[in-house]
Amino acid sequence: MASSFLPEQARVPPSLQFPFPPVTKFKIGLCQLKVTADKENNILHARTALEEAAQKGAKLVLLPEIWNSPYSNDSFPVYAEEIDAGFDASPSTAMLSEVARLLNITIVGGSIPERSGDKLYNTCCVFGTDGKLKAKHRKIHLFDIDVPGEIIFKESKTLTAGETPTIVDTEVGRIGIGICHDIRFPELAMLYASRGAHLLCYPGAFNMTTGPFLWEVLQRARALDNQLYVASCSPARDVGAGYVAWGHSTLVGPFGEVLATTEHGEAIIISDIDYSQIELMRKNLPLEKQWRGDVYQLVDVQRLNS
Ligand SMILES: O=C(O)CCC(=O)C(=O)O
Repeated sequence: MASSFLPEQARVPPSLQFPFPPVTKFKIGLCQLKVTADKENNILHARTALEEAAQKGAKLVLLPEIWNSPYSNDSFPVYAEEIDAGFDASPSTAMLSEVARLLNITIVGGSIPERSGDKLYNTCCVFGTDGKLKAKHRKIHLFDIDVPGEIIFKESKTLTAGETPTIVDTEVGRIGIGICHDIRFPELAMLYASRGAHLLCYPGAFNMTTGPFLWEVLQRARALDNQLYVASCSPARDVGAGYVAWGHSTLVGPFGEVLATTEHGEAIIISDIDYSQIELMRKNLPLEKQWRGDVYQLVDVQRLNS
């Protein structure tokens, strides 16, 4: 029996809910794109990829982390867009909105540098089939790394961390959003699972140091821990870039199995999602019932404060 030291609404058992989504079987598209210094070209290129994915049957399409700008602290302020100021101030999100509406697809729009007042964020926008912005996720865990001789990168030099977990109901299920380094923090994924997520989407640009060891295993772990689908989307690798992305965009199922993946070049992955596999997994192995809330608990701070 769960102890009562936390208010009921703040306790987070795993995989508590399974809300019935409007669609349970559909195709997802993961667009692993080459990113250049030419923003206009990046936007056009992403548009073409979204169109190709939709044409191949994808109802949900995911873009990479920072797809309209080089991934660098020098570039973030230059390429940043004021998303809240409307589409005139944000050509990247204007394109996403238009394409979502015209092609009748849901878009998890990777991420772009966002300017808000005097702050910059690494931000993912989710657009529904009506072209409306359904959610905006600002990367919560900034990526600061210093491995001597291998990689030094400090997002915190220019970016501000987001403060809010983002879970969104779409026509293709309830989706929890994280950006790249957010995937390392299992509590965020558990929180989404406890709020009924079917799928976690992580636009991400892992690198040549941590990518080979961790990118896939982190996705499989988040899927296994929470018995749900996990999708990731990376930029294609550019060995001449200041930050070299690992690539390997991937879809993982609720058994922790890799359903689709790719190497490091440009690619559009189309793969099937079937949410009945989540129900099956949870029926076969009911972690929710085995969970020991009397021994450990995770607090949903938003619920606690609401
Ligand atoms: O966590 C890692 O190892 C990589 C994270 C990353 O590349 C990012 O957050 O952009």
